[in-house]
This record gives sequence, C-alpha cells and structure tokens, in this order.
Amino acid sequence: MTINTIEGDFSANQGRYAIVVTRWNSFVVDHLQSGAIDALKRHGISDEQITVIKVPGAYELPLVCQRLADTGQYDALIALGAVIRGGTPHFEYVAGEAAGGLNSVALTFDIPVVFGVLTVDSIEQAIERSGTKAGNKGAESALVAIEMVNLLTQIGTGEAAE
Ligand SMILES: Nc1c(NC[C@H](O)[C@H](O)[C@H](O)CO)[nH]c(=O)[nH]c1=O
Ligand SMILES: CC(=O)[C@@H](O)COP(=O)(O)O
Repeated sequence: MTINTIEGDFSANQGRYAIVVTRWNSFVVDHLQSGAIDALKRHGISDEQITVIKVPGAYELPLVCQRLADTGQYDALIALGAVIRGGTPHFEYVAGEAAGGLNSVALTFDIPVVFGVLTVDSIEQAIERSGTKAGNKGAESALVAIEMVNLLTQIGTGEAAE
C-alpha cells in the first residue's frame, strides 16, 4: 500500500503575490523585500504577479493584509518587517500584535499570510537575518508563499470531494 502524500512544490509559477513591507527599520527591511522579490522571480513568478505595498510599521501589517485579503485579488501575502527590541516593553506589544493579527487574517480569509517579520534583540541580529550570515528571511518567506500556494491548490476547496 502506498501512502498518499500531498505537499507543495515549486514547479508551478502560479499565483498573485502581495509583499507588504514596513518602512520602520528600512535599512534591513529593504533587504528583506529585495530578497523576497528575487526568490519569487527565480522561481518563475513574473513582475506582473507581484505587488509591493508599504506600511508604516509592523503594527499596521495586519490591517493592511486584511484589506488586501478581502479584495480576493491575491493568492498569498508576504508580510515583511523588523521589530527590534528597545528599552521598554513596547517590543512585546508590536511583535505580538503583528504575529497574532497576521495569523488571524490567514485563518479568516483562508489565504497564506507569511510571517516574514524579524523579531530580534539587536540591530546586529536584524542585519544577520536580512542577507548576511543568517540568510535572508525575506527570501525564505517568499519560498514559503510559493509552496503554500501550490499546496493549497492541490488540496483544493474540498468541494469536489462532496
Ligand atoms: N519599534 C518598532 C515599530 N514601532 C512602530 C509600530 O509598528 C507602529 O507603527 C506604531 O506603534 C504606530 O501604530 N515598528 C516596527 O516595525 N519595528 C520596530 O522596531
Ligand atoms: C519595538 C519597539 O517598539 C522599540 O523599537 C521601541 O523602542 P523603546 O522600547 O526603547 O521605546
């Protein structure tokens, strides 16, 4: 007996991708954005399939992603930002609300919302994760988006099984 396996792949360059990018900490987030775009295009996604939206900070990501998801015009959202801990508990609130809000959008609108928001303790950690020795979380997020679009396409809506 062969076990049925369903998994996303990178063979199909389908889908419409919105990359939602914060202006906060642009010195690293801009590198996340370029990494994400490069990864999408290296996997066959065309310029016409990509839309970039700029928001003030990570706290604004969920609302804008909610509005984008509600349009029905995108197959995946990639949320990119960098929340860098300072001297007060503000980090916890910004990072926590961004993560929770983005997950809520994904579940509410049945759309992949990839969490590409760095949550780090220092600028050095942010730099390491935006294209230097710890990779580029923007590029990684783009690959997650492609895989999820293909996976969910394969799973379907379940209507056909009824
Ligand atoms: N400190 C960081 C912020 N703070 C700003 C908030 O995201 C938000 O724009 C403001 O509270 C107004 O609603 N944002 C980041 O993305 N990264 C930070 O390190
Ligand atoms: C993540 C933040 O909001 C943080 O950068 C703010 O810094 P501080 O906690 O020193 O006000």
